Amino acid sequence: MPVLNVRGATVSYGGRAVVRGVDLAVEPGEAVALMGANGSGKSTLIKAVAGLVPLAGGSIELFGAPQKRFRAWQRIGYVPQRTGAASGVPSTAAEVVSQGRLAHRFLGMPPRRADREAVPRSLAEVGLADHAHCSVDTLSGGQQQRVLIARALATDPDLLIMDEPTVGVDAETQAALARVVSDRIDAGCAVLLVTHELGPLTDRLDRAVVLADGKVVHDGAPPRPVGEHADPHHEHAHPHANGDDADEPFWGGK
Ligand SMILES: Nc1ncnc2c1ncn2[C@@H]1O[C@H](COP(=O)(O)OP(=O)(O)OP(=O)(O)O)[C@@H](O)[C@H]1O
Repeated sequence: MPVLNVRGATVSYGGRAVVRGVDLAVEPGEAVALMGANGSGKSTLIKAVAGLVPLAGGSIELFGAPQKRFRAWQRIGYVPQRTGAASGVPSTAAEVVSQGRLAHRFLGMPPRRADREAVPRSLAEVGLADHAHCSVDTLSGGQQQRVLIARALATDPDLLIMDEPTVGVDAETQAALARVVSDRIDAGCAVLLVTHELGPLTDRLDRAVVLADGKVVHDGAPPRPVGEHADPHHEHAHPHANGDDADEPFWGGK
């Protein structure tokens, strides 16, 4: 049974369909890249999977349950496209990461030991153990992105959905993140990764699904990196990156 099964999904904004009849299945433990040009509908599709935008047509099943009846949201870790982790309300990195445990907790109950332990462990995984008590609005853009990744890891998900998680993150830190995600794949977690480039996770990807103008135009072997992009140290200006927030190159995680 797939952990995610999208059938004929259509999503419209103001009457304009930007995701048009997409089929996408992810099996347990499978790692799938979702690729395509800017505006091809990648983020919109995974927002629909996360229940953040409604479907205009088609269906989504999560772990075998129709999305409307699905309740086990703690099984899904979601890293949204870069917006910064700072919400305007001052929160520490640990507070943001602890949000990742909310779906595990019974309403009104204090955090249990597993909830408390997940927070420092996840911050350590992304190399921010020393920043737990820093207000996120004092962190760099790349560090804020890592806080969002830690929040998703803290859920101990069976499906990790990440929307361009390493934009604005330097190459060495990207490699460290790839190791963290690889460990989760080894442990049986499925991954759906929106990306423009196959970076250090390339070898772990089972499939790539490519969207063009809201439709699937490829579902199969990941494309091999070619030319300059094959060089992990190539200079690259990404449309979402501000260019000012490459992090310190050392990742203190495992
Ligand atoms: N909230 C919104 N309201 C109206 N239109 C939107 C909204 N969000 C996205 N769109 C439009 O939907 C289309 C698909 O956008 P989407 O963000 O899903 O693409 P994407 O493939 O993720 O692009 P990118 O690679 O730039 O992140 C684009 O034309 C975009 O302008």
